[in-house]
Amino acid sequence: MALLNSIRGPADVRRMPEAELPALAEEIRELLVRTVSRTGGHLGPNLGVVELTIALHRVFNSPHDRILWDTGHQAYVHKLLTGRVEGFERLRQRGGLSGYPSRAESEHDVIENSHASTALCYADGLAKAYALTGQTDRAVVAVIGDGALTGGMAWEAVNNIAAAKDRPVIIVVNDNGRSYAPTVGGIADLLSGLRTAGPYERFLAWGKNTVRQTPVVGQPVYDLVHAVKAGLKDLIAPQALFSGMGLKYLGPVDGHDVAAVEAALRRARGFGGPVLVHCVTEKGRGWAPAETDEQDKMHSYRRTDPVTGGRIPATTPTWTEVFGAELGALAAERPELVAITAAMLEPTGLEQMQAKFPERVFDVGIAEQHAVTSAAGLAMGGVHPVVCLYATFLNRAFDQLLLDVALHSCGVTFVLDRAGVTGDDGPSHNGMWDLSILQVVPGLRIAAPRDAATLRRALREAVEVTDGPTVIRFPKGTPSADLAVASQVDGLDVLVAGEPEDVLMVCVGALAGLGRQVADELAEAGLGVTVVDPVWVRPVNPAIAGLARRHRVVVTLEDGGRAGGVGAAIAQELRDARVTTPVHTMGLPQRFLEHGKRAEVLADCGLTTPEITRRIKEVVPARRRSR
Ligand SMILES: Cc1ncc(C[n+]2csc(CCOP(=O)(O)OP(=O)(O)O)c2C)c(N)n1
Ligand SMILES: CC(=O)[C@@H](O)[C@H](O)COP(=O)(O)O
Ligand SMILES: [Mg+2]
Repeated sequence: MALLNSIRGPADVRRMPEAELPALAEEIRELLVRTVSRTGGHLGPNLGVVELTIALHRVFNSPHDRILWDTGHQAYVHKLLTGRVEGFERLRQRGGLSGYPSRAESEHDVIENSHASTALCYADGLAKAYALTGQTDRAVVAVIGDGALTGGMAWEAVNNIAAAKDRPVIIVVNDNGRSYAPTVGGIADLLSGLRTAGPYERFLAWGKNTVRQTPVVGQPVYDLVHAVKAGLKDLIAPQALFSGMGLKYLGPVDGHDVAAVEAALRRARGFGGPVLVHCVTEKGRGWAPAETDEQDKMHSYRRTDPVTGGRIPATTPTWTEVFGAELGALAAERPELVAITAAMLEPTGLEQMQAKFPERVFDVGIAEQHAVTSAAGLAMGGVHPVVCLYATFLNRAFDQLLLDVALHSCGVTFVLDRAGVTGDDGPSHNGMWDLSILQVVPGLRIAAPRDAATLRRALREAVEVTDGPTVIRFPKGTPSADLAVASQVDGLDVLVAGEPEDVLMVCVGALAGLGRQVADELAEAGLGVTVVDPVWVRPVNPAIAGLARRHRVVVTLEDGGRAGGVGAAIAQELRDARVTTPVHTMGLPQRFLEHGKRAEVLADCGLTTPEITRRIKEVVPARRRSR
């Protein structure tokens, strides 16, 4: 790794002789495969941008020039070229490098938010600021994937960037034709048309010049070739979409040819206005197991069977797999069910339904806002949509849920995977806001299953609801074994009946298992703990008030933000019911949580058996004196 180790920053990349760049790329790929196969992370996306990133840092002078990465999962090479070779081995580890750009790590990093389709908006803002403050010598470059380009925010930005002819913004489209799966929709077709037009255009240019110079027959043949080109204008019309808006289009460029990318970027830089450089790359490039991975080109690294090269199935079904299997069964029973994904069909468990009923599964691209409002349209049309998102990405479509789905009392079911702490992908990927923001949506019901059995049950109950939105949320990973139910009280599952009735623990979702463990610990200390799980956490089950009256303290436990969460809603309900039993809510703090393993982050937030036990002991009021 001699070349890579010689790089302390972009200046060293710019000084490196062109002849050494292929070897540098080789060293980078070797380090990516060796590291990410141990730490996990986005191997395919980063293998695909090695040459592109080298070229970017040879043409632009970061951090004076700003290089923005959309989504940021493909910024490992950027990190290696900006002085972070040392420490790279602790990628995505707690206290180590983030898997996304991080301003705390480097002045070369700008966007920490891992939500897609934002980079062009930042670029528009930065360019305006530089124009207003006279920093017009600073280039603004935004790298956006073809998948992220299907997000609405990207086009809101293009609309503004293209309008300012004298305000340079360089948009670099990293077009590998895929999000996880092949990118869908008209934008994918547009880019594909441009990819095709490139060689065709070059051939025509060669043909025109060569033919025209041929004596006698040259001109008539040239006229014929020209007519052919004019007749095939639809092959080059895609460029018109950009140029028609005032956005200069350069490309398509081979994104693995450093010299070609450099040349295009220098042209773009010299243009002095809004320009789009269309780079064609290959996701997973340079490592056969990723290149041949038909599922997602190792978007996220996973171990593969050394013999078959295929993925190694999990021994215990994950939350996602439990959901996918149940939805597949439900879809066979209920023809009115349809499913919507925002470019994450496999990650949200829709393969089974896709395989059985492909016409009833819609991949809308990375377009959560469209996904939600189109679901309202689907519901109004008489079908029952199941919108499958990662919990954190629902944030982006809150208005659509509130005023397109709930306002119209549409029967739409939202399945939020990766709810609660996800950990590895850092602050913007934790699904820790849904339980709070959804509390304000009139008519909306929320279920937080604690295990596979309650997930199946809640899903079946949710798709029965046709007069408003239902939400089912579950965490990353694998559910515990199904928890036994001691009894039921008006729809409340009583997991442990406390004797005496000292503490009432209302557990939300997967943390019910933790509640059981805490009850055992407190029993050792002579405290009787009743553990209940409502499964449907909104609206608040009124039976909680009755139980609360009989206990000395109520403790709520949720894998979501404490602020405005389920615990806060329960406390409000008890106040309204004039229940005086004190309530202590336990959940995630109101701060952004740094990356680490899920268990590590939960422990940092005090959500462990010992810590919860300790805190409850502190808040249990003394026993009332018997009269
Ligand atoms: C708003 C949002 N929705 C979904 C995701 C999940 N996600 C992360 S990367 C990715 C695919 C990105 O595709 P592309 O932009 O083409 O980048 P590539 O991985 O191909 O380099 C998706 C859907 C996200 N990060 N943000
Ligand atoms: C950037 C990206 O792809 C994220 O959506 C994230 O990587 C998902 O990670 P998991 O699917 O492993 O939770
Ligand atoms: Mg892509």
